Amino acid sequence: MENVFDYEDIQLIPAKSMVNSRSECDTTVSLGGRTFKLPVVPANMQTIIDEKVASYLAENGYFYIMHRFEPEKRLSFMKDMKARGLYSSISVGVKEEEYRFIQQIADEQLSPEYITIDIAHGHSNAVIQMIQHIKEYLPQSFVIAGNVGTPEAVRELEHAGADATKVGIGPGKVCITKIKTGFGTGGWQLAALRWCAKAASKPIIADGGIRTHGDIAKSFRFGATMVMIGSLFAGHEESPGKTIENEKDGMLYKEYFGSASEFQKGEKKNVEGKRILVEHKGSLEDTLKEMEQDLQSSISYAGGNKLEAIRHVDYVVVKNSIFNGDKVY
Ligand SMILES: NC(=O)C1=CN([C@@H]2O[C@H](COP(=O)(O)OP(=O)(O)OC[C@H]3O[C@@H](n4cnc5c(N)ncnc54)[C@H](OP(=O)(O)O)[C@@H]3O)[C@@H](O)[C@H]2O)C=CC1
Ligand SMILES: Nc1nc2c(ncn2[C@@H]2O[C@H](COP(=O)(O)O)[C@@H](O)[C@H]2O)c(=O)[nH]1
Repeated sequence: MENVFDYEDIQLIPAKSMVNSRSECDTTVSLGGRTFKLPVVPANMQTIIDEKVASYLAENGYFYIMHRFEPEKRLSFMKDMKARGLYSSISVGVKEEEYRFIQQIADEQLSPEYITIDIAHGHSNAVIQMIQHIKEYLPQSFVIAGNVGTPEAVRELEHAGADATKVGIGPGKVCITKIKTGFGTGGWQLAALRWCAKAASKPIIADGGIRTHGDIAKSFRFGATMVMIGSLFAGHEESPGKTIENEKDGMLYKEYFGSASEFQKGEKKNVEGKRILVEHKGSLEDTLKEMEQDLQSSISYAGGNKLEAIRHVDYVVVKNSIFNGDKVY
């Protein structure tokens, strides 16, 4: 791969506006037969989403993916969402018990609308077999498979039956995969997204490395249909991470830890994630509104009134930096 770049290395080039107000610009996106207000989904991590946040997002027209780290709660979560007329979107892993879980969901006729297979190295037979298992028992569910970082992986998972793939190995804010293993798309996530999108025939979810709202538009330009974001959603009052007060200045912080961190796993085995504190930043609703306004503005700069306009804008590469603004460790 040559000419790699990341979010901070790209600027999109404005085109003549066709709207009189940014409020005319439509940020909605379709995925799996539903339309959502934004092409954004909070990361399926335990410090980012819980049942309450998931319900809020579903009720208000946003996409969500529930995490898989409290497996005992998943059935009741789906039943509750169904009882309230809301869609279900859950995550699974690839271990033996997850196969039984899929069968159980099918036996109870719960059929969640979205199932995300969430493992670190998604280009694997383990994921291919799980896609096939889900498609056999729950053919109506929309399957998102990941994470991957190459066109070969996107093609193989699509061929196995995935309805969408999730791209991003190691660009996350609390990720240390790039440092511990030397592998991944950290530092060139946006170029990896473009590379994968060229091979994809189904939607791609760009996962990790989003640091500003402008990065959402950039992801869309380089082929994403949806963008998964952790760190920008970690600091809200509704975020499930612990709230921590700094004793010296009284400033409030929220904890944000990696799904492969010692904090998540409860042991120091194959750790590829860390824990950080992010500044408390008010309500989720405010951030979602601001994201919508910023994206409406992006669409207007792209010279259109729908998200699709962003796909066709020109861009320049302005510099390169391997850590995308993050501290190394
Ligand atoms: N997007 C990213 O860059 C990354 C995300 N994560 C997140 O951390 C969480 C935990 O992920 P994960 O450890 O995969 O989940 P699990 O602990 O559930 O592992 C899933 C399965 O995949 C195996 N496995 C894990 N890593 C690899 C690998 N590199 N090569 C081959 N097999 C592997 C595991 O076996 P065994 O443990 O015995 O190897 C296990 O059988 C997930 O939410 C994931 O999304 C983690 C790292 C990177
Ligand atoms: N390498 C690791 N990646 C992780 C871990 N936990 C989550 N993640 C990935 O990060 C994104 C969120 O990225 P952000 O830049 O928006 O904060 C998340 O969706 C996962 O794909 C981990 O422990 N290690």
